Amino acid sequence: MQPKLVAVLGAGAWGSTLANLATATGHTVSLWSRHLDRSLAETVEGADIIVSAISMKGVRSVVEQIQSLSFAPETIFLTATKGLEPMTTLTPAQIWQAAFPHHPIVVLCGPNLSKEVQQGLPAATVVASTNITAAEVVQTVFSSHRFRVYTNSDPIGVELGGTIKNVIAIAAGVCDGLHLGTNAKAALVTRGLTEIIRIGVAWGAKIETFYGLSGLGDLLATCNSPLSRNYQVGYQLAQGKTLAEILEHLEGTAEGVNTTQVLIAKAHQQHISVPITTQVYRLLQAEITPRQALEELMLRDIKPEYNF
Ligand SMILES: NC(=O)c1ccc[n+]([C@@H]2O[C@H](COP(=O)([O-])OP(=O)(O)OC[C@H]3O[C@@H](n4cnc5c(N)ncnc54)[C@H](O)[C@@H]3O)[C@@H](O)[C@H]2O)c1
Ligand SMILES: O=P(O)(O)OC[C@H](O)CO
Repeated sequence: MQPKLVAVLGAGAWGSTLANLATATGHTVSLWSRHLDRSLAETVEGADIIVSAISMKGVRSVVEQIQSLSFAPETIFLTATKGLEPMTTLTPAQIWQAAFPHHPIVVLCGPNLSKEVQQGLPAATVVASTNITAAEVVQTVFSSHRFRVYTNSDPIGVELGGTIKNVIAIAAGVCDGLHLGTNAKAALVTRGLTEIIRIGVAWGAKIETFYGLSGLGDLLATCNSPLSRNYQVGYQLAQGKTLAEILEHLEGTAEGVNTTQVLIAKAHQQHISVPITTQVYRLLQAEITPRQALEELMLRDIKPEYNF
């Protein structure tokens, strides 16, 4: 395969890691950040693949800045952001697709704590698109003996798995911060997966996608690692800190905080039951304490175990 020119937008923890992965496999990479002098137009010029690792809050403005530029029809847009846009409830891939309707859009999500990937520890991920040829191109660009990349044809399922698990990761941090034990954590993560599937299927994803790397895989990684910023938010809430105090000192972006708000709004509109997300939301709003959130979950009406 010909080496590809890869432009990476966003030089935070994940953008820098993806840039290093593509460089390590022999590709030419140009990295853009709003804090660097280089213009966006210069960075993306001639790129075969444009990777977005921008936080959710910046995706729309970056899309708008490059929408007027012209790209070769085969240029692939790869999005690695895990969030939902508050005003529209759109996923990042949906925003990219609306702006570039004639280009292949590929989603990259998986259990990928950037610090571990940066250290060269083994990891796996998923690249998903309705255009499988484009997903296969991205697969070859990022695959190495340390980073195993699978393709998938359910981009909305892959993207929602990676996005909604951030809310459950906040709850998992609370669970560990309160020292509730392994049984409680297993119950939370399992019922969290049920909640993710319920929402995801209502939004058009395939159930089986959530049992893969971008669903269960990313849920396990994020709910069990202090490297996860979302987990850290929950853990510190359980220690009695306010959300403002936590975010002031948090290194990087905890997308789950905003994702929780968007999910609550959308779940209410569509009458989807989201008990864990509801308690996370109330906790983030400082309406209840972590202990009260636990009581609310444990004292819900007893019922059969529906798994979605
Ligand atoms: N860090 C990880 O382990 C990891 C792994 C997989 C996916 N992700 C996802 O990747 C995304 C980025 O995460 P991160 O850890 O790199 O975050 P980060 O905070 O380290 O970096 C965010 C990047 O987005 C840019 N940005 C933010 N607002 C912007 C705006 N308005 N205009 C232009 N640029 C803007 C920042 O300058 C920075 O380059 C998130 O959606 C996250 O969920 C992160
Ligand atoms: O640090 P977090 O919580 O954003 O998690 C990072 C990645 O999403 C893990 O796959």
